Amino acid sequence: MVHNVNGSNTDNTNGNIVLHSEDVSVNYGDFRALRDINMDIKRREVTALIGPSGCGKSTMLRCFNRMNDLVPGAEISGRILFEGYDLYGADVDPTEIRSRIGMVFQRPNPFPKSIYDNVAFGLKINGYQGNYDEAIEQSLRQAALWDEVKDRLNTSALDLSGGQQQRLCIARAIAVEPEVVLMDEPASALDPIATLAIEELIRELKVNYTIIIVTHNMQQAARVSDDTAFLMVDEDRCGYLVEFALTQQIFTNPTDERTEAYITGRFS
Ligand SMILES: Nc1ncnc2c1ncn2[C@@H]1O[C@H](COP(=O)(O)OP(=O)(O)OP(=O)(O)O)[C@@H](O)[C@H]1O
Repeated sequence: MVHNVNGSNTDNTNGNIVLHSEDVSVNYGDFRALRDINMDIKRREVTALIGPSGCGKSTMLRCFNRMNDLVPGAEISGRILFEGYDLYGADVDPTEIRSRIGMVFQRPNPFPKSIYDNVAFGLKINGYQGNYDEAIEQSLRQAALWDEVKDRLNTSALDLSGGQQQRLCIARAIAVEPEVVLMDEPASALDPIATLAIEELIRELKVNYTIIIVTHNMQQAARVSDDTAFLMVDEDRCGYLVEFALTQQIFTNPTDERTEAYITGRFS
Protein backbone atom coordinates (compact mmCIF):
# COMPACT_ATOMS: atom_id res chain seq x y z
CA MET A 1 0.00 0.00 0.00
CA VAL A 2 1.02 3.55 -0.58
CA HIS A 3 0.83 4.85 2.93
CA ASN A 4 -1.15 7.92 3.71
CA VAL A 5 -1.44 9.29 0.21
CA ASN A 6 -4.92 10.47 0.96
CA GLY A 7 -3.80 12.05 4.20
CA SER A 8 -2.64 15.56 4.74
CA ASN A 9 -0.06 16.87 2.35
CA THR A 10 3.45 17.36 3.52
CA ASP A 11 5.87 19.56 1.68
CA ASN A 12 5.69 21.42 -1.60
CA THR A 13 2.16 20.66 -2.56
CA ASN A 14 -1.24 22.05 -1.92
CA GLY A 15 -4.60 20.45 -2.54
CA ASN A 16 -4.64 21.55 -6.14
CA ILE A 17 -1.35 19.91 -7.09
CA VAL A 18 -1.50 16.16 -7.74
CA LEU A 19 2.00 15.58 -9.05
CA HIS A 20 5.04 17.73 -8.39
CA SER A 21 8.40 17.08 -10.05
CA GLU A 22 11.50 18.54 -8.54
CA ASP A 23 14.82 18.58 -10.40
CA VAL A 24 13.96 15.34 -12.17
CA SER A 25 16.70 14.00 -14.42
CA VAL A 26 16.69 10.69 -16.28
CA ASN A 27 19.56 8.66 -17.66
CA TYR A 28 19.43 5.67 -19.95
CA GLY A 29 22.78 4.10 -19.08
CA ASP A 30 25.38 6.80 -19.77
CA PHE A 31 22.99 8.89 -21.84
CA ARG A 32 21.25 11.73 -20.03
CA ALA A 33 17.82 12.05 -21.64
CA LEU A 34 16.28 14.67 -19.36
CA ARG A 35 17.62 17.19 -16.88
CA ASP A 36 16.25 19.22 -13.99
CA ILE A 37 12.56 19.09 -14.76
CA ASN A 38 10.35 21.03 -12.37
CA MET A 39 6.63 21.12 -12.90
CA ASP A 40 3.34 20.96 -11.04
CA ILE A 41 0.39 19.00 -12.42
CA LYS A 42 -2.93 20.43 -11.36
CA ARG A 43 -5.89 18.36 -10.26
CA ARG A 44 -8.66 17.75 -12.80
CA GLU A 45 -6.86 19.67 -15.47
CA VAL A 46 -5.22 18.55 -18.70
CA THR A 47 -1.48 19.18 -18.96
CA ALA A 48 0.15 18.80 -22.39
CA LEU A 49 3.83 17.94 -22.89
CA ILE A 50 5.02 19.25 -26.24
CA GLY A 51 8.37 19.66 -27.95
CA PRO A 52 10.53 18.29 -30.77
CA SER A 53 11.16 14.59 -31.23
CA GLY A 54 13.54 13.15 -28.66
CA CYS A 55 13.16 15.95 -26.10
CA GLY A 56 12.02 13.46 -23.47
CA LYS A 57 8.24 13.88 -23.40
CA SER A 58 7.51 10.15 -23.14
CA THR A 59 10.38 9.70 -20.69
CA MET A 60 8.89 12.37 -18.43
CA LEU A 61 5.42 10.86 -18.74
CA ARG A 62 6.75 7.45 -17.71
CA CYS A 63 8.40 8.98 -14.63
CA PHE A 64 4.95 9.96 -13.38
CA ASN A 65 3.81 6.36 -12.88
CA ARG A 66 7.14 4.61 -12.50
CA MET A 67 6.93 2.96 -15.90
CA ASN A 68 10.64 3.76 -16.30
CA ASP A 69 11.27 1.22 -13.54
CA LEU A 70 10.50 -1.35 -16.24
CA VAL A 71 12.96 0.11 -18.77
CA PRO A 72 16.43 -1.50 -18.51
CA GLY A 73 19.13 1.08 -17.75
CA ALA A 74 16.70 3.88 -16.89
CA GLU A 75 17.63 5.84 -13.79
CA ILE A 76 15.79 8.77 -12.32
CA SER A 77 17.12 11.38 -9.89
CA GLY A 78 15.33 14.25 -8.19
CA ARG A 79 11.91 13.82 -6.64
CA ILE A 80 8.33 13.34 -7.72
CA LEU A 81 5.63 13.89 -5.14
CA PHE A 82 2.22 12.29 -5.68
CA GLU A 83 -0.38 13.82 -3.41
CA GLY A 84 2.52 15.17 -1.36
CA TYR A 85 4.33 11.86 -0.91
CA ASP A 86 7.49 10.60 -2.54
CA LEU A 87 6.42 8.51 -5.53
CA TYR A 88 9.78 6.72 -5.43
CA GLY A 89 9.78 6.17 -1.65
CA ALA A 90 10.89 2.79 -0.33
CA ASP A 91 7.40 1.99 0.96
CA VAL A 92 5.63 2.67 -2.33
CA ASP A 93 4.36 -0.25 -4.40
CA PRO A 94 4.85 0.59 -8.11
CA THR A 95 2.02 -1.75 -9.11
CA GLU A 96 -0.44 0.10 -6.95
CA ILE A 97 0.88 3.39 -8.30
CA ARG A 98 0.15 2.20 -11.84
CA SER A 99 -3.47 1.53 -10.93
CA ARG A 100 -3.80 5.00 -9.38
CA ILE A 101 -1.92 6.64 -12.23
CA GLY A 102 -3.10 4.83 -15.34
CA MET A 103 -1.66 4.97 -18.84
CA VAL A 104 -2.96 4.97 -22.40
CA PHE A 105 -0.45 4.32 -25.17
CA GLN A 106 0.08 5.59 -28.69
CA ARG A 107 -1.23 2.47 -30.39
CA PRO A 108 -4.44 1.02 -29.04
CA ASN A 109 -3.41 -2.20 -27.29
CA PRO A 110 -6.56 -4.09 -26.30
CA PHE A 111 -6.03 -7.65 -25.14
CA PRO A 112 -7.19 -10.40 -27.51
CA LYS A 113 -10.24 -10.91 -25.35
CA SER A 114 -13.83 -9.75 -25.39
CA ILE A 115 -14.74 -6.08 -24.93
CA TYR A 116 -16.19 -7.00 -21.53
CA ASP A 117 -13.08 -8.86 -20.38
CA ASN A 118 -10.81 -6.02 -21.46
CA VAL A 119 -12.56 -3.60 -19.11
CA ALA A 120 -12.91 -6.26 -16.38
CA PHE A 121 -9.20 -7.01 -16.48
CA GLY A 122 -7.94 -4.30 -14.11
CA LEU A 123 -10.90 -4.74 -11.81
CA LYS A 124 -10.07 -8.44 -11.41
CA ILE A 125 -6.41 -7.73 -10.74
CA ASN A 126 -7.42 -5.23 -8.09
CA GLY A 127 -9.72 -7.80 -6.48
CA TYR A 128 -12.81 -5.70 -7.16
CA GLN A 129 -15.77 -7.12 -5.22
CA GLY A 130 -18.58 -4.94 -6.60
CA ASN A 131 -20.97 -5.44 -9.50
CA TYR A 132 -18.89 -6.04 -12.63
CA ASP A 133 -21.70 -5.39 -15.11
CA GLU A 134 -22.35 -1.98 -13.60
CA ALA A 135 -18.69 -1.03 -13.32
CA ILE A 136 -18.05 -2.03 -16.93
CA GLU A 137 -21.05 -0.14 -18.23
CA GLN A 138 -20.01 2.95 -16.29
CA SER A 139 -16.44 2.83 -17.64
CA LEU A 140 -17.63 2.31 -21.20
CA ARG A 141 -20.08 5.18 -20.82
CA GLN A 142 -17.36 7.47 -19.47
CA ALA A 143 -15.19 6.48 -22.42
CA ALA A 144 -18.03 7.39 -24.80
CA LEU A 145 -18.13 3.86 -26.18
CA TRP A 146 -21.15 2.27 -24.50
CA ASP A 147 -23.72 2.96 -27.19
CA GLU A 148 -21.49 1.48 -29.88
CA VAL A 149 -20.67 -1.74 -28.03
CA LYS A 150 -23.49 -2.47 -25.61
CA ASP A 151 -24.94 -5.17 -27.87
CA ARG A 152 -21.62 -6.90 -28.52
CA LEU A 153 -19.81 -6.92 -25.21
CA ASN A 154 -18.76 -10.53 -25.63
CA THR A 155 -17.23 -10.11 -29.07
CA SER A 156 -13.50 -9.65 -29.57
CA ALA A 157 -12.05 -6.24 -28.85
CA LEU A 158 -9.81 -6.74 -31.87
CA ASP A 159 -12.85 -6.40 -34.16
CA LEU A 160 -13.35 -2.77 -33.13
CA SER A 161 -12.06 0.12 -35.23
CA GLY A 162 -8.82 1.81 -34.16
CA GLY A 163 -10.67 4.72 -32.59
CA GLN A 164 -13.03 2.40 -30.75
CA GLN A 165 -10.09 0.30 -29.56
CA GLN A 166 -8.43 3.42 -28.15
CA ARG A 167 -11.62 4.41 -26.32
CA LEU A 168 -11.78 0.83 -25.01
CA CYS A 169 -8.21 1.22 -23.71
CA ILE A 170 -9.31 4.43 -22.01
CA ALA A 171 -12.30 2.57 -20.50
CA ARG A 172 -9.91 -0.13 -19.30
CA ALA A 173 -7.64 2.49 -17.73
CA ILE A 174 -10.43 4.34 -15.94
CA ALA A 175 -12.30 1.21 -14.76
CA VAL A 176 -10.03 1.04 -11.71
CA GLU A 177 -10.80 4.71 -10.96
CA PRO A 178 -7.30 6.13 -11.13
CA GLU A 179 -6.64 9.69 -10.02
CA VAL A 180 -4.43 10.43 -13.00
CA VAL A 181 -4.47 9.20 -16.60
CA LEU A 182 -1.25 9.52 -18.62
CA MET A 183 -1.73 9.54 -22.39
CA ASP A 184 1.21 9.10 -24.76
CA GLU A 185 0.10 10.47 -28.14
CA PRO A 186 -3.26 8.72 -27.77
CA ALA A 187 -4.61 9.87 -31.12
CA SER A 188 -1.54 9.73 -33.34
CA ALA A 189 -2.51 6.37 -34.86
CA LEU A 190 -6.10 7.47 -35.53
CA ASP A 191 -7.92 9.17 -38.39
CA PRO A 192 -9.13 12.79 -37.99
CA ILE A 193 -12.67 11.86 -36.94
CA ALA A 194 -11.51 9.34 -34.34
CA THR A 195 -8.96 11.93 -33.18
CA LEU A 196 -11.67 14.51 -32.58
CA ALA A 197 -13.67 11.92 -30.63
CA ILE A 198 -10.67 11.27 -28.39
CA GLU A 199 -10.14 15.01 -27.88
CA GLU A 200 -13.78 15.46 -26.94
CA LEU A 201 -13.45 12.55 -24.55
CA ILE A 202 -10.36 14.05 -22.90
CA ARG A 203 -12.29 17.26 -22.23
CA GLU A 204 -15.11 15.23 -20.66
CA LEU A 205 -12.79 13.05 -18.59
CA LYS A 206 -11.10 15.96 -16.88
CA VAL A 207 -14.22 16.48 -14.80
CA ASN A 208 -13.16 13.36 -12.90
CA TYR A 209 -9.51 12.80 -13.71
CA THR A 210 -6.21 14.59 -13.92
CA ILE A 211 -4.76 14.04 -17.38
CA ILE A 212 -1.26 14.44 -18.77
CA ILE A 213 -0.97 14.09 -22.52
CA VAL A 214 2.08 13.88 -24.75
CA THR A 215 1.33 15.13 -28.22
CA HIS A 216 3.19 16.07 -31.38
CA ASN A 217 0.17 17.94 -32.55
CA MET A 218 0.23 21.52 -31.33
CA GLN A 219 -3.33 22.23 -32.37
CA GLN A 220 -4.36 19.26 -30.28
CA ALA A 221 -2.44 20.59 -27.24
CA ALA A 222 -4.11 23.96 -27.75
CA ARG A 223 -7.56 22.37 -28.05
CA VAL A 224 -7.49 19.98 -25.10
CA SER A 225 -5.08 21.24 -22.46
CA ASP A 226 -5.19 23.80 -19.67
CA ASP A 227 -1.44 23.88 -19.01
CA THR A 228 1.38 23.22 -21.45
CA ALA A 229 5.00 22.22 -20.83
CA PHE A 230 7.36 22.96 -23.72
CA LEU A 231 10.57 20.92 -23.75
CA MET A 232 13.60 21.13 -26.01
CA VAL A 233 16.90 19.28 -26.49
CA ASP A 234 20.34 20.76 -25.92
CA GLU A 235 23.48 20.11 -28.00
CA ASP A 236 24.03 16.85 -26.05
CA ARG A 237 20.50 15.69 -27.01
CA CYS A 238 19.42 16.09 -23.40
CA GLY A 239 15.85 17.30 -22.88
CA TYR A 240 15.01 20.25 -20.65
CA LEU A 241 11.96 22.33 -19.82
CA VAL A 242 11.83 25.69 -21.56
CA GLU A 243 8.49 26.96 -20.37
CA PHE A 244 5.51 25.74 -18.39
CA ALA A 245 2.43 27.94 -18.39
CA LEU A 246 -1.25 28.17 -19.11
CA THR A 247 -1.88 26.75 -22.57
CA GLN A 248 -3.52 29.97 -23.67
CA GLN A 249 -0.40 31.90 -22.73
CA ILE A 250 1.97 29.42 -24.39
CA PHE A 251 0.04 29.70 -27.65
CA THR A 252 -0.71 33.42 -27.64
CA ASN A 253 1.97 35.13 -25.62
CA PRO A 254 4.84 32.81 -24.66
CA THR A 255 7.50 34.23 -22.38
CA ASP A 256 10.43 32.46 -24.04
CA GLU A 257 11.42 33.18 -27.64
CA ARG A 258 12.24 29.48 -28.18
CA THR A 259 8.62 28.63 -27.37
CA GLU A 260 7.47 31.29 -29.79
CA ALA A 261 9.74 29.89 -32.51
CA TYR A 262 8.42 26.38 -31.94
CA ILE A 263 4.74 27.16 -31.86
CA THR A 264 4.99 29.32 -34.95
CA GLY A 265 6.65 26.43 -36.75
CA ARG A 266 10.10 27.96 -37.13
CA PHE A 267 11.58 24.61 -36.08
CA SER A 268 10.13 21.19 -35.41
N1 LIG B 1 14.87 2.76 -23.50
C1 LIG B 1 15.71 3.68 -23.93
N2 LIG B 1 17.04 3.46 -23.96
C2 LIG B 1 17.91 4.39 -24.39
N3 LIG B 1 17.54 5.63 -24.81
C3 LIG B 1 16.24 5.90 -24.80
C4 LIG B 1 15.24 4.97 -24.36
N4 LIG B 1 14.03 5.55 -24.47
C5 LIG B 1 14.24 6.78 -24.95
N5 LIG B 1 15.56 7.01 -25.15
C6 LIG B 1 16.19 8.23 -25.64
O1 LIG B 1 15.83 9.27 -24.74
C7 LIG B 1 15.54 10.46 -25.46
C8 LIG B 1 14.12 10.91 -25.15
O2 LIG B 1 13.22 9.95 -25.69
P1 LIG B 1 11.64 10.12 -25.53
O3 LIG B 1 11.01 8.97 -26.25
O4 LIG B 1 11.32 10.32 -24.12
O5 LIG B 1 11.41 11.48 -26.31
P2 LIG B 1 10.08 12.07 -26.94
O6 LIG B 1 10.17 13.55 -26.79
O7 LIG B 1 8.90 11.39 -26.36
O8 LIG B 1 10.28 11.65 -28.46
P3 LIG B 1 9.21 11.45 -29.65
O9 LIG B 1 8.46 12.74 -29.75
O10 LIG B 1 10.06 11.18 -30.84
O11 LIG B 1 8.34 10.28 -29.25
C9 LIG B 1 15.76 10.16 -26.93
O12 LIG B 1 17.08 10.58 -27.27
C10 LIG B 1 15.65 8.65 -27.00
O13 LIG B 1 16.42 8.12 -28.03
